[in-house]
Amino acid sequence: MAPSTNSLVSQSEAAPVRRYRIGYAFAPKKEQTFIQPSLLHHASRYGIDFVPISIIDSTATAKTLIEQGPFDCIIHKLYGPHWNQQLKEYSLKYPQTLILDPPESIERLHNRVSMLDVVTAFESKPHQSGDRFQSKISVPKQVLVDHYPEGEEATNLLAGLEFPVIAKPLLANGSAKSHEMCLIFNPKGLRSLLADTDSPILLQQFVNHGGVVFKGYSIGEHVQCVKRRSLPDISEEQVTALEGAVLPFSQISNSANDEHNLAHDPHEMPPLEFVEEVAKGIRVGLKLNFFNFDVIRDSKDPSSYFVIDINYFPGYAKLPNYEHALTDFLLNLLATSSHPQSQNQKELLQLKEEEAATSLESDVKQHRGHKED
Ligand SMILES: Nc1ncnc2c1ncn2[C@@H]1O[C@H](COP(=O)(O)OP(=O)(O)OP(=O)(O)O)[C@@H](O)[C@H]1O
Ligand SMILES: O=P(O)(O)O[C@H]1[C@H](OP(=O)(O)O)[C@@H](OP(=O)(O)O)[C@@H](O)[C@@H](O)[C@@H]1OP(=O)(O)O
Ligand SMILES: [Mg+2]
Ligand SMILES: [Mg+2]
Repeated sequence: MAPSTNSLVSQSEAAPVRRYRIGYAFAPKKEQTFIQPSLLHHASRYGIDFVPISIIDSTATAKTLIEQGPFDCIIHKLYGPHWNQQLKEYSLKYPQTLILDPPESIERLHNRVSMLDVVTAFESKPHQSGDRFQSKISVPKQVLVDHYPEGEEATNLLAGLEFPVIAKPLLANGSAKSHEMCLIFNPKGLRSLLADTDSPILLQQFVNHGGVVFKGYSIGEHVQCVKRRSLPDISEEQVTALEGAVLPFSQISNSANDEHNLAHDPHEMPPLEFVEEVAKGIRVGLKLNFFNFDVIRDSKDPSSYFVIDINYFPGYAKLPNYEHALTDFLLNLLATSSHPQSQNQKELLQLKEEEAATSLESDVKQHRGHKED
């Protein structure tokens, strides 16, 4: 791509650098929450411009993705063959553009079985988190059903699965329906749920976990973990009392306010190194940069953790300082890419480090000043 106008001059009076175009393609709700003025402003200071990509519709006047390019990088959360085709055609014309993330990698997350296979694959490997942190990561027992199994089939299918279970739609494609779940307490409840359904359902063992879920947010190698409210533990008495009940719920753990409300919650966070190790397993295993994963800790065995969900491009704007994490990630990426201009990005990264050091120095001075007052 030809260098654009030199509009960013670093504060350390280094040579002016070129700017980078990051095209983004999101559904309106995502665009509204993610593309905040604070992100645009912060990224812009480091030479990064976020450029909206208009999604081509049936009108002859709409521009194709190629016509809207070129971009240095495209970030996106759109699905479907039409969008994938646009990306394919664009990549043929501009192979240097980084597409984050590739649709084939994202698609693994659209199925609640294949999304967790990556955890099953690294949980048993030696020298992984389990060994280093004396904690074990795995996936709750789960089976896929599309009808109520009878006789021998039930024995084979449901073997080892204990009630209560959570019934989750197999498909996790971002639709409201894909978040609709139910708690089921015995075979009677399961039978009534399956009588009413025609799509495949994942039955996942409910694990008592103290009513909190940990969300590990990944942006490349950067990982942040937060605590959110979850379903409460279920006692044996409740299982008996609730019998054939089917209790529906949806998106109970995605409120940013939970963090504030849980500020005095006694549950310890899992060690960050452990969360980072799990994030790395997912990032490398699925070849994804933008995701979060939900982790719960077994109330009966605090060294045992379960990954229960992985989401593509989650609500990053809920994280404090997401602007910095995003900008650093993109700068690093552009600096290390084979892009001919990447040297400029290295200079920008150096500038960021210098600024951070200066700001730390002034914080320390200010702190001393306060103490001396
Ligand atoms: N196996 C489980 N045991 C106990 N609680 C669970 C289990 N699976 C899910 N939950 C609870 O139900 C919530 C929703 O489940 P899950 O994360 O799979 O759904 P989702 O709709 O994909 O969530 P998100 O909004 O994060 O995409 C979890 O955050 C957790 O509170
Ligand atoms: O909208 P929010 O900011 O809450 O983000 C949620 C995001 O919705 P959006 O992508 O439509 O915005 C969800 O995506 P889909 O599964 O529905 O595709 C999923 O990733 C949730 O886990 C996110 O909540 P979080 O885990 O970050 O709390
Ligand atoms: Mg979840
Ligand atoms: Mg999810």
